Amino acid sequence: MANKLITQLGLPKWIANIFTARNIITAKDALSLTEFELMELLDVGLADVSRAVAHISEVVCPPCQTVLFLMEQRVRNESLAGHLPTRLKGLDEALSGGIPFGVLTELVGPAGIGKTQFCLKLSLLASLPANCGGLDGHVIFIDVESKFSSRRLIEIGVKSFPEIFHKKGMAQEMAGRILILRPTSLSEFTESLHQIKVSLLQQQVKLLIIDSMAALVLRENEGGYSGQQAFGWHVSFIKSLAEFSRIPVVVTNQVRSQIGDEAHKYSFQAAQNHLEKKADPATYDSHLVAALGINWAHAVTIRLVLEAKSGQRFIKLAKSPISPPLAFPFSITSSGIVLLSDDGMELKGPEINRIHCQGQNAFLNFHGERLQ
Ligand SMILES: Nc1ncnc2c1ncn2[C@@H]1O[C@H](COP(=O)(O)OP(=O)(O)OP(=O)(O)O)[C@@H](O)[C@H]1O
Repeated sequence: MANKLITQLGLPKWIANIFTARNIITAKDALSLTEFELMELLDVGLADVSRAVAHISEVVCPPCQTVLFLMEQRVRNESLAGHLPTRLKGLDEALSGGIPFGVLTELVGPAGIGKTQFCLKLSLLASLPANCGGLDGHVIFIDVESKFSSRRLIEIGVKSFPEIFHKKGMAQEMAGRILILRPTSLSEFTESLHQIKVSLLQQQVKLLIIDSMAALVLRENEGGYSGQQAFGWHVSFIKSLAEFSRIPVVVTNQVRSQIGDEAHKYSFQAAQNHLEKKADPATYDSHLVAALGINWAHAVTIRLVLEAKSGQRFIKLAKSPISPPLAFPFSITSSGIVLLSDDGMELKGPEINRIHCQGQNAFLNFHGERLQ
């Protein structure tokens, strides 16, 4: 609005010409000066300057909106944008339908907890035909750690949607809709993102998955390069990809232990952690934090924490603009992730963001063989 040309604002021609002659080209140029500065610059009386400023302000000022209008607009956008249902009933209800379009959803948790399994299921759901509840679209899966397993994807498909996957050629068709990219460095990843932007415009891409973002940044850090800093650009770019394409973007993040130095950076946490450690050494795993830093944490709209507590896996809805923090117990079966209860347990206080990894080895050893 502020960049509108003075000549296009409907001012009387004589004063619009004076503005232009004095190099005041846009509404912003005019409104950045006081009335007295304008009088001096334009050599025009106060009454004319005031009238012109009032007129420019009126034209460029965004119209007033009522709360009702904003609410209706949001409902309209929601129906245009929508959600990708996870088919995990309790979670979908808490998320008003599933993984929202147009924003970043983060899956964070320790190694082997099930982040990739979750991503595989989402990929299937996005590629399923619409009459089977899918999005009937293509998926771009950025597989940083080469963990994508087409065998496991088909296994989840056959077990979860036998009626579709037993049709001849269907498994191939579904798998053919999922494009795998494997960047080996942050610069290759940057290149992939630019290509993706074009694909999002040209193709029927309905889901973008990055598994895992943390692995990329950690890899760069290994090379002695400050990946965290360079990564700022990527955060903004991925967020803007989600916004402009209005598709769900799901990004996995790993965990690391919060080491002493860093704990001092956030003294309130350090004090709290210290007390907890003294009180109960078994809660050591509560020092796990998301591997990607605070900038990333602010960029995500939905955060799902996958964790293990006393040998039981939980999926926690730790950040959402529409739901209170909830935890659902889950397990991983041949058909992928399943909730053991659709009634989320409400979380309070520090428990919301804590990442547990207690007794995870028990089920890792039991099932932990990774399929390629
Ligand atoms: N066919 C299967 N049946 C049951 N469980 C399985 C099957 N395949 C994998 N799993 C479970 O999935 C877990 C691995 O999950 P996944 O690869 O998603 O972990 P992740 O969170 O992505 O880990 P990382 O951070 O290392 O990438 C295994 O530990 C196992 O428990």
